[in-house]
Amino acid sequence: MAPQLDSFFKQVDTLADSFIDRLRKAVAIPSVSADEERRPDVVRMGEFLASELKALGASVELRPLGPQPHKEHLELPPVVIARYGDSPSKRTILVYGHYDVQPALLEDGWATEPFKLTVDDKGRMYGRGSTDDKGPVLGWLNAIEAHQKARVELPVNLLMCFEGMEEYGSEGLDDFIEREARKGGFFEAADAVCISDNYWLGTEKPCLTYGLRGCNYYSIEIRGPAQDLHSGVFGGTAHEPMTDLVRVMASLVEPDGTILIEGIKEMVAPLTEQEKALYGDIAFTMDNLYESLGSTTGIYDDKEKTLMGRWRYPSLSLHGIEGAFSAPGAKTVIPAKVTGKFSIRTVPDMDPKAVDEAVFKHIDKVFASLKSKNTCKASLQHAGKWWVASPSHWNFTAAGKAVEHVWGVKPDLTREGGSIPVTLTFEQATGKNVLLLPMGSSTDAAHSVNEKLDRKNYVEGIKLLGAYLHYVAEEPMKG
Ligand SMILES: C[C@H](N)C(=O)N[C@@H](Cc1c[nH]cn1)C(=O)O
Ligand SMILES: [Zn+2]
Ligand SMILES: [Zn+2]
Repeated sequence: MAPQLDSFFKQVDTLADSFIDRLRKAVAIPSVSADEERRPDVVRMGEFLASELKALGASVELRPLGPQPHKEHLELPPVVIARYGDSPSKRTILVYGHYDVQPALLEDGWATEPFKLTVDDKGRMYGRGSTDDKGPVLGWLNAIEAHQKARVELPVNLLMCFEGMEEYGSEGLDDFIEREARKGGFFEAADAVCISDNYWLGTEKPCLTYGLRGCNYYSIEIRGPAQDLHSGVFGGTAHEPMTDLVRVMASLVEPDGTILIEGIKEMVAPLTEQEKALYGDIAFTMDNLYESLGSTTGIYDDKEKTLMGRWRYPSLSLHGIEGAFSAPGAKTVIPAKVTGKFSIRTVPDMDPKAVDEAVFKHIDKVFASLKSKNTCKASLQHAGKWWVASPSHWNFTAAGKAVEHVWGVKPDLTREGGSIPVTLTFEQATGKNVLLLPMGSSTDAAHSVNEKLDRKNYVEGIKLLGAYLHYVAEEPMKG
């Protein structure tokens, strides 16, 4: 395998600039799934991927998912599914990624245009989607191209599934995966699944990830007057939706992160001595946290508690208020209707439905205690369950060998604080092992301003994805 991998690696280095160009084209498409106006761009991004895959000789389909739930006037973007290689003597690996991105505006505080890939003198490639998840998705395409140009045969059959709604709760995808994993479906032949859509814990050490938190995302709508009001004329005469909302939102969580909703704490699996012992060995320091925070405002002073806070305990984050005055200046308005957004990252053994019940009961109780004449309606926007797998499977063994080959170190086994809702669906529907194999580092600022992917992580990451396919082809089949 070594000479083949060497030729492949050499081609990746030779083609690195053209791979960066491919990422530049992808970042230039503002495929923001949460923004209705951007839906044509999300579709265009799916079409871009499909045409790149076709040019590489893959057989590709754009599968429609139908109208978007609760927004029936909008079509969901298509799932791009592709097959590269169909040899019965080879193992089949199913890879998943997403081609949609989080919203991004220059005025949010970006130092460069968010949808223009900008590479600085340290090789940091800034742009929305660079690390989440366009870089890793293109990593698979680049690995195919470098194999072709190096005249090295891909040692596995590759099935690809790239969706355009991950950042909006993967609407419509669960049913699609369940259908296609059945007999005769597109995913039936998969022997294992690999997802590259999370991040290293720090900036130096690669990792393999075997767990994710889930995410229940809620909104609280409070309305009263028929339209926005002058606060001088009406302040002191009417119940104000914003005043109610900040009280309700503040009742959800303490400044130290403690969730104040009754019953949530009791749903969390107790920490065992065996699990506790795992955290000490993980290559992570408080400085890693401070570097990625860009500040020293961590809740805990020690590494173990910080890792547990990210991986194995739930968290509740307040995200924003739609309808509130947020522009610069001093507008003296009373907003008539405001919608607060928050989410809860869930962990074993939390049942998403039981979390909903506890949340709605809490909000009703707190709102009632305000004795406001406004109306309050809380709803779930989307939910995805947590996932924890066994990292002792051959899929992980192969990935570990590939990491050692490319990066020269044994990877850490980590869990992830973020969520990829379909991971559990892939595991349950295919009955196969799922591995998370991250490309980007902890300082990439996914979802934030100035998202980036380092050139080194991209180029070595492409080598890693290719090397993984070689090692996975060689692992003895044990399950
Ligand atoms: C980890 C992954 N790259 C990611 O960013 N996932 C999102 C998924 C999500 C859930 N609700 C909305 N988006 C995340 O963890 O926020
Ligand atoms: Zn994301
Ligand atoms: Zn992602």
